[in-house]
Amino acid sequence: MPLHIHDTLRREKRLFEPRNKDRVTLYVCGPTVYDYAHIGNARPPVVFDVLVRLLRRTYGSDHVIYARNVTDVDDKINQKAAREGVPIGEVTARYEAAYLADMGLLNVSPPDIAPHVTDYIPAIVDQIQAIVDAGCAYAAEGHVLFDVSSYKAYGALSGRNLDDMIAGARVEVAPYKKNPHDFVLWKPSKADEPSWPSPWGEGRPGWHIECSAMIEKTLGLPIDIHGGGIDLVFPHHENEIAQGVCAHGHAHGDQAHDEYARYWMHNGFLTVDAEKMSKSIGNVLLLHDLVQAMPGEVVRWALLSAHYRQPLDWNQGLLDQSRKNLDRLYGVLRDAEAALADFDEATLDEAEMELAENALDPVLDALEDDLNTPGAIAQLFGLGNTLRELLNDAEADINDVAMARWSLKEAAGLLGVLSLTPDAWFEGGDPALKAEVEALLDQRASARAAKDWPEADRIRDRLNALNVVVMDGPDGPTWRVKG
Ligand SMILES: Nc1ncnc2c1ncn2[C@@H]1O[C@H](COP(=O)(O)OP(=O)(O)OP(=O)(O)O)[C@@H](O)[C@H]1O
Ligand SMILES: [Zn+2]
Repeated sequence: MPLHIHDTLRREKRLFEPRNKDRVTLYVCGPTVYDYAHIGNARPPVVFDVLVRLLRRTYGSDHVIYARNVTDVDDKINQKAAREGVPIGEVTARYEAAYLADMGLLNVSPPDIAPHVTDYIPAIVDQIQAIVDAGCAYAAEGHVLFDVSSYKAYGALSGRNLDDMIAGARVEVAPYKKNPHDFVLWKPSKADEPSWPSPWGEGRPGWHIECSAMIEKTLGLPIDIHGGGIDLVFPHHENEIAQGVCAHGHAHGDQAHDEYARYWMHNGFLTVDAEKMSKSIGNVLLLHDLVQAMPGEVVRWALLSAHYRQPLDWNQGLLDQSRKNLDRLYGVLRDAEAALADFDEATLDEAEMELAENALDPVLDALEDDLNTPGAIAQLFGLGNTLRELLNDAEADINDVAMARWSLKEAAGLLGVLSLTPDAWFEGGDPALKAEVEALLDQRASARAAKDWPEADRIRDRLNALNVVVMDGPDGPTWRVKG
């Protein structure tokens, strides 16, 4: 089944047809780097990482261009830098580095392009100028504002009607705005705030314009897929479309939004007790803390366990179940590794490789159905079960075992899981556990050397409680978690 995706703009599942199969383009709104990301913020990059893996498999790795921006100009960044008394670049570098390291632990591959706002100010100024020239924006008191009444299809993405919005507006309106929903493209900076020159004075760009300008500059219009969290539909993505379309003088076209992005995908919220995880509510768990405490694959698995458009409730049970599922599949892989120790996968012939490829179809079918990751996970278990049955069958052909292992690992690669060796998973998949076990083994060695048997027994009990089996060998002890 070819890929179908739910398009937020058309409100239906549609066959995905890229504009150019040799250059499939995808843009996802990335982090504002002023603090550690919470686990809700990690949902979009993980979900779209699976989409990119699928696109690369379909169109070829070099034919997919994925851009995820870094917002390094923002009032929250300014506030943080001012509080710490450091330049904004110090704050943004710190949190971007942490973000990328944490994404790495989640097996999120880096995007092909990671545009930073501070590197694209001239492109942003050019796009604002084009919008002004098209009659869709106006300058007032050092600001440049987008005139929402100038864009005929404003509201198409979010399903809002501008007249209703105006009637319902209760926001306090800045005096320089013609219409309460006009939004900022450029704003003046105070003396202590970062600023860049522009035809409208020293200042900085608004948030929405950065994405439309960087999309045009890095990927070119229209892009194939634009993604982000559901909270970005309005106003951020609505405004991006208005800017991108109007910069090219097409404000009056009915279908002009097609000239900006051809498919819109939005992930649902990660929730805690049915409430959005959000800094403003204060119910956040930091991704950075979580990936210190457990293997990134556990977090990734949990994030993919629900369909991306559905809410995902985050709780300890979800994490425990994710770990159990991974333990089970790594357990199968460990046994397969032992069975295939003397087998060279390269000896599988073409017909066998084709069969192994075909076994992936149910996983691909699930992912191609609007990125149905829970369905794909169920099929991954099917592949795990097939391999387990072959391992249990003394009569099984070793080539069949090798094919089944290949299919399981290949399918897992599409989801970005089972990326470790079974040994690394059972011993070191959990950095905190690894540190604790190794410390206990050191203490055990000292206790034994000192013939302190009660202490040695206490340590053994502690290792048991951690569900760890220790194997004493000639090169010292090795250990694994009981599978
Ligand atoms: N609870 C959530 N579940 C899923 N995605 C989320 C959640 N919270 C934020 N996002 C997504 O994370 C990305 C970054 O969002 P944003 O910059 O608004 O983060 P934030 O200001 O830290 O969020 P918040 O104020 O909600 O804590 C966006 O794509 C947004 O849609
Ligand atoms: Zn954006």
